[in-house]
Amino acid sequence: MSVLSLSLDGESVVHEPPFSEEKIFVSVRLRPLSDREISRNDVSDWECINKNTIVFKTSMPDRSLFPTAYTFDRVFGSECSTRQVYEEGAKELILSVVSGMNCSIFAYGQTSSGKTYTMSGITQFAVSDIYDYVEMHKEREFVLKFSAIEIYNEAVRDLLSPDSTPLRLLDDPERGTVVEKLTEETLTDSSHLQELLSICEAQRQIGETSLNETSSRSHQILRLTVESSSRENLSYGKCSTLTASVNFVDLAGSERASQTLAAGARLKEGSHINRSLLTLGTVIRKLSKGRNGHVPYRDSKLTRILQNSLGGNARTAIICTMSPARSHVEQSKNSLSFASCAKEVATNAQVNLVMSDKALVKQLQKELARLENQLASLVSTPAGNSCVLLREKDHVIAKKDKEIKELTEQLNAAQVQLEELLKSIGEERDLRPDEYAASGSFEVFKPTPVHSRSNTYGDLDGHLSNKILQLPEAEEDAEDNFLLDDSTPEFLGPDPCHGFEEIAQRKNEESQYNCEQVQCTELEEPNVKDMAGLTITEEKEKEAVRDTKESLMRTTSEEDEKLKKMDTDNSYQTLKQQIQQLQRTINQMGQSTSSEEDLSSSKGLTWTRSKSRRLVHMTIPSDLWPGHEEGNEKALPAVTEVDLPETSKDVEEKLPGSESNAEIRKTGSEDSQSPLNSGLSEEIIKEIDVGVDDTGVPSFVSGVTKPPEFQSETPASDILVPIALTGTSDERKGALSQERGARQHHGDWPQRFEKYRKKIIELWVRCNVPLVHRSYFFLTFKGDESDSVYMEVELRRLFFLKDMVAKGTTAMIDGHVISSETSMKALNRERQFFAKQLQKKYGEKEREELYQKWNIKLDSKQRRLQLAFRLWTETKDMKHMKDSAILVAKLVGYVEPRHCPKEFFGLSYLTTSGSQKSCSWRDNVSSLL
Ligand SMILES: Nc1ncnc2c1ncn2[C@@H]1O[C@H](COP(=O)(O)OP(=O)(O)OP(=O)(O)O)[C@@H](O)[C@H]1O
Repeated sequence: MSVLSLSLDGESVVHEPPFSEEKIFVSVRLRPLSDREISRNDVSDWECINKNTIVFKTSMPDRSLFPTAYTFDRVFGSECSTRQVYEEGAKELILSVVSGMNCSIFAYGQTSSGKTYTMSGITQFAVSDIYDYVEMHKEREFVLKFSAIEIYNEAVRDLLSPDSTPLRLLDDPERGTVVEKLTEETLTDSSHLQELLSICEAQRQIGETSLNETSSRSHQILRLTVESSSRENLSYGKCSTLTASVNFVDLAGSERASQTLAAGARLKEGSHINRSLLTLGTVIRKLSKGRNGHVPYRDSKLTRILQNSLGGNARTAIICTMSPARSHVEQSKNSLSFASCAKEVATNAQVNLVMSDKALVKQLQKELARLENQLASLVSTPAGNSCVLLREKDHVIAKKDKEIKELTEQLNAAQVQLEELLKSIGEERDLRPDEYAASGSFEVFKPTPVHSRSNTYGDLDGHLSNKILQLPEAEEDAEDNFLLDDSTPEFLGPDPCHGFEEIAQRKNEESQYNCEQVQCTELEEPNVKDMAGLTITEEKEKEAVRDTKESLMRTTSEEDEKLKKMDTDNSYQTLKQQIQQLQRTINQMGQSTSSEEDLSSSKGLTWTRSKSRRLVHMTIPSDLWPGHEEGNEKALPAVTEVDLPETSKDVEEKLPGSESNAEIRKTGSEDSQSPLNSGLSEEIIKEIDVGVDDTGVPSFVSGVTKPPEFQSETPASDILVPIALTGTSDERKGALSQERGARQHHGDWPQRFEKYRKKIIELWVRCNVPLVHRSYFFLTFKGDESDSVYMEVELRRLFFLKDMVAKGTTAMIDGHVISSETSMKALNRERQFFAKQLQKKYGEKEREELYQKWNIKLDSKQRRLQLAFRLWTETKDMKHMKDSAILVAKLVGYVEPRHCPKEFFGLSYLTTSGSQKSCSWRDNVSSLL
């Protein structure tokens, strides 16, 4: 790396890449004993044993402790000529000046040790060689300049000037300290230099003579500056010049001032002389230890002027001259010590290139281009790598973006599918709540496709329901542990009132729709012989057996999953088709019943047709009802009550044109009487009147094995009594008042209602009717005369069930076989579920209070199971159906209304039947359907 410095004359000096650090070349020259020394019988104690080592030889015992051997770059014995000293210790270094490097050669030693003798010869040889070099290098143009100074008493004197006025030292930024107004002679040839040297010698001799006859007290510095310019100058241009100086330094004697024994002016002289020498020694010593710290160059004129030669931009050599005389041994050893220290000093010489402005511009342009290329190279490599990396990163980012986009699309698609699936499931659950109900007792509301086992009580193990509702899995035979747990869990559920109205309305809509489905299926079976839409034939019984087997086989979880998946996937379309089919069936029903108009109207029925038809329907879970022993509980299918929508105007227009706008559609061939006025009703009433004992258990249940005659004689179509009620309570009351007129032996309805209800409860227990159905019915019908028909229908069905159980026949509902075992299990699960929920949600103390409040005896399973009935019975005092529903739900374990099956909500609404809210609800349901 080049270093540019500007000179005062406008030229620029460029320092080319330096040499590596170079130690001062130190050599020792041992002169021979002088004649004077010999005359004093002085002896030589020093011997140069080789080119590098000088040893002290002495027999003096007090000198034995001194070092005896000194090694330097070169040692010259007394036999060595000055030429040899030059050649081997100075030439190569001095000739560096022609290459643009500064160089200095010092002669250091005590007085009369041969400094001047040696330096004079070296200077001559060097000048000669330099000129020889110049002569040998004609391609270059050399300019040699010569100057000479003397430093005496720290005063600088120009030896080429007759003026002895001390010269000042100036600090030049390029060349360092320079001597102001120093004469610098340009040499014309070697003889010119010889002439100048003679002048300098003369000047010095003059000074020395005036000061000291025997010893030089001054420091002499001869400087030869060599400027060379390449004539072709291939490297730096024509105007570039190498410039360097070589200093020939003949130092004053190094002996101490004290040794001079001087005083006064001589002492001052010695001090000044030694000041420069001492400073030189200090500088050398410091430099020998490295460049750290302050180097006191400026403490003396000598060191200041020769600063570059002492550890700077110069090649330096020191020739220590020494006298071999024993009398000078101390000074000799001091000189050797100095020399030893000096050889540790390193310098850093550089080629000094002086350039003109033009050359400098060219050089700078060249250097700039080189640096730009280097920079471009440096930048291009990482930049190229960066570009590659950036492209790779961009590629990765683009790839990731694409993946994110794809994943986002997949996520969106999955979300859509999930929503659709949830919607589908929700629709299916809404449309087929029995599959998702917590209890199998709710299955009766399911619009079941053929062979769908979920319509049977065997589905009451209902893992699907449990999954959805997160209900505990009830164990079949956990009855013994019923409510025996001492734990007192707390109710921590959310506000059960939240979202109640909406859920309730939706649930009732579902109920209505599901009942339509059941009704539809029943009407499609023309040869029914049961009273509740059952079709029981020999062929059907065989089929039922097969279906039972199939149903049992399908109880495996794997099959369940498949079926549920299929159901889930096809539920919507299936149900949609079923709805359409239902509508068609309803229309057909309307048409078929038109022919019976006269029959119905002839019976004096005053039922009015409203926008909705109320249908009471009961499906029977099984025809395998085992005996009637106490405790042998069998499940009984539930009863649904729905509001059917108006079929269509066309259908209504085709209805009988009687004044009555209501009808009782009765497809039986025997009676076309109203339910309350039919023979069946009479039979039932008789049974009730006779059978009910004080305990509330009808005697015929336990004593009469023969089922009522109506069950075996009356076709199922007769038993199935779809009843259309008016949409308003006034219409219903009007119709019922006419009905009451026709019912001569049922004038005291409240009393009979109680009897009916007791009988129904008894039959519920006997037939193991699901609890929900019991509660539903119990809460729905509370003694209103308009409910009489429903009471009778319920009794008909219960008698039928009891009869079927006694016969041991197979019951089939909607094409599905119902087994008693599965029904019984369903009932047990229902009980356990209610019990666990009740136990879980209520603390023991709270349960006890509830039991006491509702007179629930825990020693009876049946009584415990009456808990819900009692509660619902009492809810009639509640003004708000929501509170009623919530209380019911809590009691039976459904803490959150959203977990309540639709029955609870339906019950709640029905308990407020006739209220404005109830009517609104029904209207809403009708509008939705
Ligand atoms: N190597 C040598 N061979 C023969 N004579 C020498 C040699 N060195 C020095 N002399 C002689 O010794 C004398 C003193 O030498 P010189 O003057 O060079 O000493 P100096 O160190 O320069 O003394 P000063 O410090 O007083 O100048 C001279 O007469 C010189 O000729």
